[in-house]
Amino acid sequence: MSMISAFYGSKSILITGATGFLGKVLMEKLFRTSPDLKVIYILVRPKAGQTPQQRVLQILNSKLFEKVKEVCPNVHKKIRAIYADLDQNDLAISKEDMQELLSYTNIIFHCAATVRFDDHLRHAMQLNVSATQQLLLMANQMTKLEAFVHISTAYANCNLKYIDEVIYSCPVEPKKIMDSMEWLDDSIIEDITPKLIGDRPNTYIYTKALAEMVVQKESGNLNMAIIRPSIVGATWQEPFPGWIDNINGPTGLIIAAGKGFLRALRATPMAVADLVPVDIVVNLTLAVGWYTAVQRPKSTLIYHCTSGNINPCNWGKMGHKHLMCIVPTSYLVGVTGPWMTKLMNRLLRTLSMLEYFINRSWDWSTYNTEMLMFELSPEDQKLFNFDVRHLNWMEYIENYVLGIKMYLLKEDMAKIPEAKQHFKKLRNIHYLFNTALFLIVWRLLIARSQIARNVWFFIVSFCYKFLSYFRASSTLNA
Ligand SMILES: CCCCCCCCCCCCCCCCCCCC(=O)SCCNC(=O)CCNC(=O)[C@H](O)C(C)(C)COP(=O)(O)OP(=O)(O)OC[C@H]1O[C@@H](n2cnc3c(N)ncnc32)[C@H](O)[C@@H]1OP(=O)(O)O
Ligand SMILES: NC(=O)C1=CN([C@@H]2O[C@H](COP(=O)(O)OP(=O)(O)OC[C@H]3O[C@@H](n4cnc5c(N)ncnc54)[C@H](OP(=O)(O)O)[C@@H]3O)[C@@H](O)[C@H]2O)C=CC1
Repeated sequence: MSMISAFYGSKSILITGATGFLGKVLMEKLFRTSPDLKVIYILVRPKAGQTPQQRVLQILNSKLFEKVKEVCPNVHKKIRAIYADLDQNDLAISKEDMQELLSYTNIIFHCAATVRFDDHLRHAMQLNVSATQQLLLMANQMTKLEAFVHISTAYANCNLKYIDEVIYSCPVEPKKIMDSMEWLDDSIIEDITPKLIGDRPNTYIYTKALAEMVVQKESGNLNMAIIRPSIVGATWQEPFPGWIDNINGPTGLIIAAGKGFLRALRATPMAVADLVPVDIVVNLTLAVGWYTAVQRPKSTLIYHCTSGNINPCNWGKMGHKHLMCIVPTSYLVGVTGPWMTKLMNRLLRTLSMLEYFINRSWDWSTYNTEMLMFELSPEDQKLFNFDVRHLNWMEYIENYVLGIKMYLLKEDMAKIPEAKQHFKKLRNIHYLFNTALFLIVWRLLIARSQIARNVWFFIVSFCYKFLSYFRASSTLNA
């Protein structure tokens, strides 16, 4: 019997960010492995004209939850969508809902965040720092709380080369910055942002680092843990390989390259592509929740969820494999117009944000994560596997690309052979076009420049001499 499944089997669990990429996979795994759990409370805001309840229904009716419905047919009765907006100071939770949460919650998984790199500092502070503080305040009043797991990022301290499983301080206290956000106007905040974020690359990374400081300061007597995943990618194995539903991180670039918008990328091929499949992150998160509640470590433990130090893949390998198997169903080079310009500008903006991460490598220690692996029973090591040693990158990336086509772009997979043929045709046109272009440019150059004519004459006479020599020696041999 799995100890982790049994543990969650009797719990009331609160998840923030459950409508997001990581949150959905977390919820799926919880229901699939502990179908008897009491309830999962999720904090949801209305979005795109949908109420929180409608959003939950949409998630439950998605492909991701197909397996859950088999093992937990009454899953819809076990999710309680609580109206909340983390942009509001009090999270906008009603009194009644708050009372229920304070009375019954056993475990908290805090995944919600703004992951936009260039978010305005005011918004990133509110969502990533103040909302975390607010949630900690709530947690401190929860009578049955056993563990609080906060999801951070491995890049929170990417201003360092070697990163340990400890909390590093930022020069200015989070409280001071939160207070200043109350009275500074937007333009002044924009002016001081570069100074505040210092050698961190963007407001997202900076506010995630501040959130960790808040966790350290305000966790009181809570059993607290922090998980720091690196770049979270499509599922490796569960519930099926290659599942992905958003365009963050490498996904958007993979699509852009596959569709022919992105022909080259300024990356350091040998730099480590520190990807972790989302199911690995979820398994570690659930194992950490269990361990934190049961073992109650004396201090907040930080767990790095990374792959580079254990089973490294690099951007060169990823790009190579990617280009071999993603096949464009449309090829838009040469198409112009405002729509194309907008798209290209957006792509260039995205690239400029991501380049920081694809030209550097980091070294994350993983002592706590490895320690936890040994604390798991053999059954849990399998059911909640977070060991990336056996991950075959080439196979993973191929499934990732196919998953993008299938689950995100919802393309017809039966058309892959046809698309491959199309890709070959386009590649030949590309070579032909380049050759023709080269010949035209060369012809123009010869007509206008003496140096080009001399080079041309040299090449032609060299070829002529080489051919004459070759012909003469073959006549002699005969
Ligand atoms: C040629 C060889 C190719 C080989 C391929 C190899 C690929 C290598 C890629 C390497 C990538 C490396 C990535 C490293 C990242 C490390 C980061 C650390 C990890 C983390 O901790 S956090 C998670 C990462 N966060 C992100 O990825 C967010 C990044 N995005 C942004 O910050 C902004 O979106 C961006 C890029 C600044 C663009 O902003 P903007 O121009 O304002 O555009 P919008 O945001 O408005 O969005 C445009 C359009 O897209 C839709 N969109 C946006 N986000 C999503 C989403 N997550 N899911 C679905 N759709 C999304 C948005 O709705 C807009 O659509 P419209 O229809 O409304 O126009
Ligand atoms: N993806 C990655 O590569 C990595 C992610 N992480 C961390 O993992 C966590 C989850 O990230 P991921 O799932 O990728 O992010 P997503 O953007 O997919 O999900 C973010 C979640 O936060 C919720 N949220 C945002 N704003 C609000 C708000 N005002 N009120 C209520 N909820 C809100 C979103 O809800 P809604 O659906 O309403 O927008 C969504 O559920 C984050 O903490 C992130 O920092 C760490 C490392 C890498």
